[in-house]
Amino acid sequence: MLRAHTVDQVRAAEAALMTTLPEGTLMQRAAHGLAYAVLDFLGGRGYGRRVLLLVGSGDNGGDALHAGVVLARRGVQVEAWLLGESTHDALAAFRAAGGRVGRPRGGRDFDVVVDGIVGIGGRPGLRSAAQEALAAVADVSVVAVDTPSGVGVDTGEIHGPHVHADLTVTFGTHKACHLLDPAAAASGAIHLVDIGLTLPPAQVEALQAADVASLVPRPEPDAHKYTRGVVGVRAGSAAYPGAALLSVAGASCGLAGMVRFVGDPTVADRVRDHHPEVVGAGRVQAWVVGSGADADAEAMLRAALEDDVPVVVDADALRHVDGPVGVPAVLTPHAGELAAMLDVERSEVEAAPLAHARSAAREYDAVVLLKGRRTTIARPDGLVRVTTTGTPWLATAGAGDVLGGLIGALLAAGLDPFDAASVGAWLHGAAATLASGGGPVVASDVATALPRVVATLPAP
Ligand SMILES: NC(=O)C1=CN([C@@H]2O[C@H](COP(=O)(O)OP(=O)(O)OC[C@H]3O[C@@H](n4cnc5c(N)ncnc54)[C@H](O)[C@@H]3O)[C@@H](O)[C@H]2O)[C@@H](O)CC1
Ligand SMILES: [K+]
Repeated sequence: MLRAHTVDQVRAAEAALMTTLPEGTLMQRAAHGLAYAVLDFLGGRGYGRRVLLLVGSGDNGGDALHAGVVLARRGVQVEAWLLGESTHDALAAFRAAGGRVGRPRGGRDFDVVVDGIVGIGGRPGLRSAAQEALAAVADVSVVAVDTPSGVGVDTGEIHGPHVHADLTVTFGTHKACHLLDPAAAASGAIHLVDIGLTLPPAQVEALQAADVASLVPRPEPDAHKYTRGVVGVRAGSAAYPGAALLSVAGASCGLAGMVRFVGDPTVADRVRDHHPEVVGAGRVQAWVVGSGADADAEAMLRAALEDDVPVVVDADALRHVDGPVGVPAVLTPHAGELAAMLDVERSEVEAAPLAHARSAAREYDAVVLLKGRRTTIARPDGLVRVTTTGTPWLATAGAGDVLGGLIGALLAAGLDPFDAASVGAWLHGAAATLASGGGPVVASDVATALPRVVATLPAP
């Protein structure tokens, strides 16, 4: 599991560890990790390379200067542009190692800029000196120290100017800004340096392949179709029959023992033509409701809720949820649908996906899966999982219908709503990447690739 901790959690863990170590040890660990990550970024060769450090007045700038010492000793020409008061202990060592301090001479081209402006102590936004410095090196690759300066570290939100990093080297643990958009998009690749912190449970996490492998339902040796769970799909309409086919395609990934379809008779005929293994009405362990349901969405949702089993509520059915759902549930809105549910603007949801997913999970007493580049899954108690699999090619019609069906299959197989939603989103993203192979995909390709993704998970 990849975990992101809050600034307060990191500071407490750092304070506890520092009492057991000689002064400066933690910063040296951070700075060495940073220096070697910068060398890697430079292709492993230091000699003759030029690096500019942007140095703020806090410890983030201190990390940059200490790393500058290590880089200078490896033959890198390092310059430091001080953006605040320069009270850093590291300055003398930096100069002694050959580092140059001052505003860089015009026209100097650097191989890398190291953003040591602010880290976990920074307020969102950048002061004018930092903005001016960044504008002077606008075309140079950036390695951010701990966080891209200017972003909301715990919120993942962006309010004003900030650094766009190619690589962020962070210390001790991830922070929410590395995982959650829009800040994650400004973080680039993330490299975590272990500095030995002992940390409490995290409130933001991201499943990794090994976690998915241990959560994904696998048949017992003596399994039969009913013990593996039956998932029911109520979706589609005369106007949108394809949504039913795709929802069923997701549900038919093989992770549940059986799939039932209940809906418009002409749509049901087409479902059976495409998926001969699908059967009609009967008992289920979970329902998937809403994709392409159009005017039938409300009736479909009411009928599903009568069975008192877990439910995935998608698309048109989301408009008919007006309070706590009353059964274990996964709601799967995109930003526009979530905005309508919370009575806010879509742009507000996109600017703060973490806050809005959490607030909807509380309000509806359900797991809320907010679709996006970094699909964000919130539990009513505030725990969040972010999805790091996927490809931009997954932004394609019907992909959400497949996801809803897949999550329904996982619910029917016995996963709780939070695990079902987060495992489903991970598998869906991985299937899209596999099906894409770097090129375009359509939603049915994603469904087809799901069993291959499950087959290639690491051994649990
Ligand atoms: N806490 C930890 O566990 C560790 C922290 N380390 C480093 O220390 C950093 C935190 O250091 P600090 O607490 O000194 O805080 P920072 O260096 O992140 O930032 C605080 C300083 O920046 C100024 N500032 C705040 N917002 C600003 C803005 N928007 N624009 C310009 N200046 C702004 C403040 O006046 C203050 O001087 C971490 O991000 C990391 O780089 C590491 O050395 C190792 C361990
Ligand atoms: K930074």
